[in-house]
Amino acid sequence: MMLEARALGFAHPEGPPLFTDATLAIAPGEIVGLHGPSGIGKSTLGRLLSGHLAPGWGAVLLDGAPLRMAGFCPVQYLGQSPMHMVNPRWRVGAILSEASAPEPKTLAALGIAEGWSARYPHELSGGQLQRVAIARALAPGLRFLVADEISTMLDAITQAEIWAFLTRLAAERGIGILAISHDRALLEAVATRTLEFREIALGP
Ligand SMILES: Nc1ncnc2c1ncn2[C@@H]1O[C@H](COP(=O)(O)OP(=O)(O)OP(=O)(O)O)[C@@H](O)[C@H]1O
Repeated sequence: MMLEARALGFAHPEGPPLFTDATLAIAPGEIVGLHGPSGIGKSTLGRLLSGHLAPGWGAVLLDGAPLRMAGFCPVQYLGQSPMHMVNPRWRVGAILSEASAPEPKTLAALGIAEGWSARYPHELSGGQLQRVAIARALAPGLRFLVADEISTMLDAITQAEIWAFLTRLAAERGIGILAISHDRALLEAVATRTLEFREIALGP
């Protein structure tokens, strides 16, 4: 029962391969850190693992089978800017219910207030909207989360609250998490093990 990248490679159209042979496996309940310099391909790998991009080479396997491309993806991607991940014309209530109605205890744990439902995304702070994006990803079919620099833009208290929530989610629901960050201290604090991008993939 794993999320696996098997010899994954990716190139932009007509460009050279950004990386090849990326290999990693994440077990349920594990928080795996992924560290590496800017521009090396960490976000691209995260998007491949969550089905946002199609592999150029190799495969993404969930429990040994290719990722399902229709319906709610069991691997959800969270990025640095939640504004880019939501429809700016939808109210927060509709965004939260996109995949399924959120559980009241999830909303409470993330500090999401009822009054936010009638607002538009730009009427929340970055940290508030990031918590909405996390709640939306927590639909019943969720198995793995790719958390790509999700707390980089946030103040230290919000960052700590979000990671406390995700750590509990991993432990209690067995959700596996790939935590992508250039911040070694953060990864040391939250991850069960940390991988260097250069050690799991071949560069150009
Ligand atoms: N359409 C494109 N054509 C060519 N190159 C691109 C395109 N889009 C992105 N890139 C390049 O792909 C590389 C990998 O980007 P990616 O976002 O995966 O890196 P990253 O390791 O996540 O970086 P950061 O830590 O800065 O977010 C970058 O060098 C970027 O400039």
